Amino acid sequence: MFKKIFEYAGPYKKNMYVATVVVLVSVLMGILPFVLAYQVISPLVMGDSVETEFVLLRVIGVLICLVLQAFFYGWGLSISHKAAYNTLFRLRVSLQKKFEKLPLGIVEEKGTGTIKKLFVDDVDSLELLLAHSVPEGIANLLIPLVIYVAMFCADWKLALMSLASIPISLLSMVIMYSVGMKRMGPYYQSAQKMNNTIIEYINGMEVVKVFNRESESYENFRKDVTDYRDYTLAWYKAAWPWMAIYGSLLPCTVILTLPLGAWFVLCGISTLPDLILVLCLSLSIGIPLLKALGFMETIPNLNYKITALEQMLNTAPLQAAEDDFHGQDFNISYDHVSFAYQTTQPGPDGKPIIAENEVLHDITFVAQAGQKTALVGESGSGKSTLAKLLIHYYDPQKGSISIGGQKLCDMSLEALNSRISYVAQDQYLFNTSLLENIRLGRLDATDEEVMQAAKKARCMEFLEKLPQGIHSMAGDAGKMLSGGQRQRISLARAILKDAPIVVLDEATAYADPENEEKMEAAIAELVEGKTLVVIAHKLPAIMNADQICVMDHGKMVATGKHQELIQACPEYQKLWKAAQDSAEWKVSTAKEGR
Ligand SMILES: Nc1ncnc2c1ncn2[C@@H]1O[C@H](COP(=O)(O)OP(=O)(O)OP(=O)(O)O)[C@@H](O)[C@H]1O
Repeated sequence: MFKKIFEYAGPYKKNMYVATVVVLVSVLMGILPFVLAYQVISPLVMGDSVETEFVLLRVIGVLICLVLQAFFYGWGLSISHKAAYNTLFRLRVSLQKKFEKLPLGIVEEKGTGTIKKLFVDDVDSLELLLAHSVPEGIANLLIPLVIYVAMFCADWKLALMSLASIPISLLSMVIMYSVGMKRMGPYYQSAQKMNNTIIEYINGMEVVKVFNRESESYENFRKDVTDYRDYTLAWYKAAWPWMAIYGSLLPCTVILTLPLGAWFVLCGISTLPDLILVLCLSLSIGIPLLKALGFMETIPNLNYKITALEQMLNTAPLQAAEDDFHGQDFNISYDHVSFAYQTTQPGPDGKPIIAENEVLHDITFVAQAGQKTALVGESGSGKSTLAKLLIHYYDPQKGSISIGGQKLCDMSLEALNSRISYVAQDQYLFNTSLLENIRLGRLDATDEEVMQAAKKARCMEFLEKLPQGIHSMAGDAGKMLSGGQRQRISLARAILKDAPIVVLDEATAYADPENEEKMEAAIAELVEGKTLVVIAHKLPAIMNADQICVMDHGKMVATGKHQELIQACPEYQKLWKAAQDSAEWKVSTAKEGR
């Protein structure tokens, strides 16, 4: 289970071994006082005389042992912490490298909360394993084993008695472990959900307040926080009785040795010095045993976190070559493409398992270079997913997508990105000036070229009204810009980029009429002479498309021009009728409102 994590220790594995040996010496120092005590008690009990100097030397010996125990313990832990934090560092770097190569869609799906939890909390929790469980667990387990061997050599019958509490303790620990593992999945998922919800709650506060959705948003927040509390308590409730049994039984190594041993001595089966030795040694191993097995309590939790980390580290990277684009043209071909989203759920043993949900089934079509191809279909039919595959957000599980005859997986992401402009509804503005935000379209563009792009995207009218114009910071300006205006900034970015392929994902879906008109004008500038793939809910806007592809439940049911589809495709007829009904409804409500 922990093998992979130890691989990340690299050169620091050596430190871990040294730390274990040093902690071992510290545990030994904790045992020695009991042996010294035995040396004093044994002659006293046997009625022999003991010299003061003999006792004083043992007392000094006990003090030295205690000092050395603390010293070696501190030293061992400082070595193990160095190894642990360097391993965590190496693990985080590997995770970051992994994330760089992951399909962007998967990163987005995970959500900020989950990613933060993975990078910060889950990795941090391994500190317990590496800095404590390994050196302390091993040392505290090894020394009692050696002591038991010594006890067996002294008197095997008495040694067996001192082992009596261990089987019941171990059994309750195994039960605790198995019930804990079953509840670990839901507990872990609820923690992830709570993290995501808290981040969403904070990020969405503005929208929530504007739309007066505070109570609903708070309810979601409250539900996830409550779920987390309930799952945590459920885990403790199930595991706690077993923890209590083994925690109290395990150190009771003298529970049988004392009464039965005394009886054995009276019957002449064992000798008194042997009984005293076994009693002293049994007392000495109680604490190390409890410490060693105490680390076992953390295993279900660690096991789940390590599985989640390993799943992330084992996630297949995006299939992309280093090659440049060398397609013959900008024809886009989908060739028998099927795609499934992956979701993580807790399995029957509590460990996370990955479930797949196929949302695109065997899609084949060609978007001709220089033409306008529209994807239409009901909500959830798979239009956006189809577009996201084209910008290589994900790899399809079956089939392939190519541009000009070159498969996406045979070109680098840079090569693809410089040939596609993707404009979605919610474009991100970085907290730098609006000028720099537009310049992201082409980093070597001059200020003049940026201004030209802003003009073409009909941005100047609102940019001029900002206190510092196009030099205003997006963070400050973002609050002053409407959604449509922010989107025109992203259209300016795409115009500047001037990529030969443009993908518009419902760019004007929620724009108000005034903004929509300006956005249409900006889009017209952007798409002129380009290969255009457009996803639209508003069917009249794509009536003139060269090709309309109709999606239904993840399948492409028809392709053709508007007139052909309106006659032959029932799914398209349904969409068209719905579009007309909605237009009529808008006209009638507008009339009523007059
Ligand atoms: N990140 C995701 N994880 C899991 N399932 C997803 C994810 N994104 C979309 N889906 C599912 O995939 C299916 C297709 O979704 P998609 O967004 O591609 O449809 P769409 O036609 O673009 O819908 P809309 O018009 O409402 O935007 C839906 O069933 C949706 O629930």
